[in-house]
Amino acid sequence: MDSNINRVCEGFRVIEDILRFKYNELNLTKRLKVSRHRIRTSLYQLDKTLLHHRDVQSDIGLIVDQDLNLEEFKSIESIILGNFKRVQEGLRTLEEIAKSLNRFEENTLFKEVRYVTYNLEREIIFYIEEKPLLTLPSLYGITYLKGSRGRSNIDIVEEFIKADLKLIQYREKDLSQKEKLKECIKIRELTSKNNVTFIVNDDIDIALLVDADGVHIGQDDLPINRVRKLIGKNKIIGVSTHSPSQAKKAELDGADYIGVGPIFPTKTKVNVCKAVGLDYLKWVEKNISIPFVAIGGIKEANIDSVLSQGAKSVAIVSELTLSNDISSKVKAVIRKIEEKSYNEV
Ligand SMILES: Cc1ncc(COP(=O)(O)OP(=O)(O)O)c(N)n1
Ligand SMILES: Cc1nc(C(=O)O)sc1CCOP(=O)(O)O
Ligand SMILES: [Mg+2]
Repeated sequence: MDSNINRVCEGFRVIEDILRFKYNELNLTKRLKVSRHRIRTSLYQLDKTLLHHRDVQSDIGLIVDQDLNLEEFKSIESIILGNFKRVQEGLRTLEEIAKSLNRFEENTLFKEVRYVTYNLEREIIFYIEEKPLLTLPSLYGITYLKGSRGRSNIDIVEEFIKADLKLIQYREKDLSQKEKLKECIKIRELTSKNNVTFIVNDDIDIALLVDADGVHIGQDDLPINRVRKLIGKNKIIGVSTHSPSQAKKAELDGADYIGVGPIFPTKTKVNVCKAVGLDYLKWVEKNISIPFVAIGGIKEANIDSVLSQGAKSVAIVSELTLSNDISSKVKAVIRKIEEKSYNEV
């Protein structure tokens, strides 16, 4: 009984932590917690006597658990389903044991909680499924007023859209909040009309006000779980990363994609760390399963080396915004990226 109570509570705990930390979903987290507490507290007195009988070393289940192949648990969904199975099987066993001991109150409680878990399982899987994995386009466009040869951010966004860019980030370091809001309202209108994804850099409040598709945050901005709380699960959160540990953390914390850079030296971003080079990009390609975009010092002339390290999406800032013919530049770069992926097939 002791090991089954632990099994059930541990299973609940894993699912609770995923919903709490990855999805920031309070309601489902609370309901799981209530069920877990019901199991723990109802048997509190019994629990103490159970502890005296705990004998981990001679438990054959230990060997079985060690044989569990963690590689099998590939997706969040399978981790959740696996833990619900663990909870439900544990509860079923507890029901039988309680019945054989004539503990009818506990028997009813275990049965009740087991039925609660069937509904929770369904709700949680629906909740998670609602969010499709993001696909980043091959070329990721970013505004850069200072490097736009006198053209406004709106002019640049119009050029980007004309050139068929499918994702645009508004990144503006010099205008006031009021001016940025005004531009973002206009950009939302243009991007919505043309089916273009719109991401706002830094300003979560502006992203919310204009109903942008998402935000891009840096390492010194608000933590991902707080941003998720503000913008909700259906919006995109992109996070800048400059090292393997930052990339792993962003993935675990629930980022929808990461920026990987600066690949090469860049003058566009002040106070950026030293170029991380292509090795970090290769590491991300091998070890990270959310989408990523390579950024920093990338140009049409050096893009081949970036693509050959596995990048499927590339952000080019100054070379696009400084171009006199943005449309031709965008098209030439997209052609290069698509040729590369075509040759790989
Ligand atoms: C796609 C992408 N990657 C990285 C960054 C850099 O963001 P951040 O670290 O927040 O720095 P600033 O852009 O705010 O200077 C980005 N904007 N986009
Ligand atoms: C905005 C930004 N973020 C970076 C990062 O590494 O996080 S590098 C960068 C600037 C990229 O501009 P360009 O294409 O002009 O070099
Ligand atoms: Mg930023």
